[in-house]
Amino acid sequence: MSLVFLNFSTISRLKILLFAISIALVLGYDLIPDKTQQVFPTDNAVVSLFSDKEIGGTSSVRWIDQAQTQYECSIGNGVTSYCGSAITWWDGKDLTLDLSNGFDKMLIDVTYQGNAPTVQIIVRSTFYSTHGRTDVPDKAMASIVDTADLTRMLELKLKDFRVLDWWISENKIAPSDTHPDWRDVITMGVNSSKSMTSGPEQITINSVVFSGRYFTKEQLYLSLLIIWGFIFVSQGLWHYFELQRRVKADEVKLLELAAISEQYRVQAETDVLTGLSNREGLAQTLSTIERMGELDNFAMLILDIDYFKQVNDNYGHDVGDQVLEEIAQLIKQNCRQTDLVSRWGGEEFIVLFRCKHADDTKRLAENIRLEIARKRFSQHQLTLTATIGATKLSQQEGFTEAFKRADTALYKGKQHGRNMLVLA
Ligand SMILES: Nc1nc2c(ncn2[C@@H]2O[C@H](COP(=O)(O)OP(=O)(O)OP(=O)(O)O)[C@@H](O)[C@H]2O)c(=O)[nH]1
Repeated sequence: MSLVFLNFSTISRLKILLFAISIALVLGYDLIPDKTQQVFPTDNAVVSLFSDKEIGGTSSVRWIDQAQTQYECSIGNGVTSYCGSAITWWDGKDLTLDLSNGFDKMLIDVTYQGNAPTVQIIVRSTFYSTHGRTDVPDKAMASIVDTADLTRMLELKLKDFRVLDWWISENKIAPSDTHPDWRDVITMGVNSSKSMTSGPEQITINSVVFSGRYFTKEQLYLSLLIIWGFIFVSQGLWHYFELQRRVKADEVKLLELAAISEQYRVQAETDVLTGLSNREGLAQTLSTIERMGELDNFAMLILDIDYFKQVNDNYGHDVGDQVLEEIAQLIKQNCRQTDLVSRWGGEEFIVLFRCKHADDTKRLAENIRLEIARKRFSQHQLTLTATIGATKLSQQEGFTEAFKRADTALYKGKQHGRNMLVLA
């Protein structure tokens, strides 16, 4: 198993690692510890007390033990009497806290002694009006808590906080601005009011902590979707361009191979000494002509140099080779581009040429024979002659039979003194 793993490419290994991390994050999301923001007690948190006395009411509030953050609240007789505490903080750079990025709980440790069934936990945040208003005090949001629950650490959900009705009505807030806003939280505290209590109450604030997820499940799924989408798309693109690159490289290789193959084909069909087609080259051309049914338009001649052995014997093989090359060139010069001049072997040549009438065969063959007899070959100015057997080809007869007839004609020419054309 580990051996297979080691053989994987680095990218595959990274993908497996990322896949494992993705699965772990999805399955273990609930096990990821919460992020927390302690607001009290901290070095910079300040708790202040307030009551309606400041606006002429009869409620009173006083510290019992400020070091323990314990205070007493006595609600007056007014209809809207209130008193309570407010914690403000300074984290070194801000007086406000942004709790909108994943915080969803407030953990409070507050103890209560008194007769009220409930108290309010109040939070104030900067009011950002969607209507451009700047005359409104900070937004007041609250959650009501049973005093019976204030014996232990209590968890309040931020989504249970509501914007207070008196803040909405007093400030004539438009409905679109009446939702809780956790972006710039300035203060929080415990509030007692006439509607909730009777008699003095003792409240001790031990700690206040906000907690939440580093990222929501939706954020996690979206991020994983984007990451894996990016991986698949970039991999797809990479494969696409890699395939294109390989196809191009293969095309170049194919062209190279085709060129090499063509080179070998030409080599295989060419006589090394004279550069003419050899037997193989002639056979290929013939099979094409026969396949196309064009044999009727051709004639052939077999040309054999007379007494060539004597050239070799008297002047050496090299001079013999030179003579063969010169005769090959001479035959070519006396043929058209469309004719095929080939060396059949030794000092024997075959010419395939386009020709409709037997007279043309005679004219061309005789011309070649006369040219050879006229010319002088090699540095020794040798005189040579050739005997030719020639015949018209026909599709019906085929090449092999025509060849036999031309060869027989050539043989006759040799028998009757050489240096002559014999038509078959
Ligand atoms: N220099 C050279 N000689 C070759 C080559 N191929 C064949 N020959 C020679 O060509 C000669 C052919 O001789 P023969 O078949 O007896 O024919 P010939 O001497 O031309 O006599 P006839 O054809 O009867 O007129 C031989 O001596 C071969 O060695 C070649 O590539 N180069």
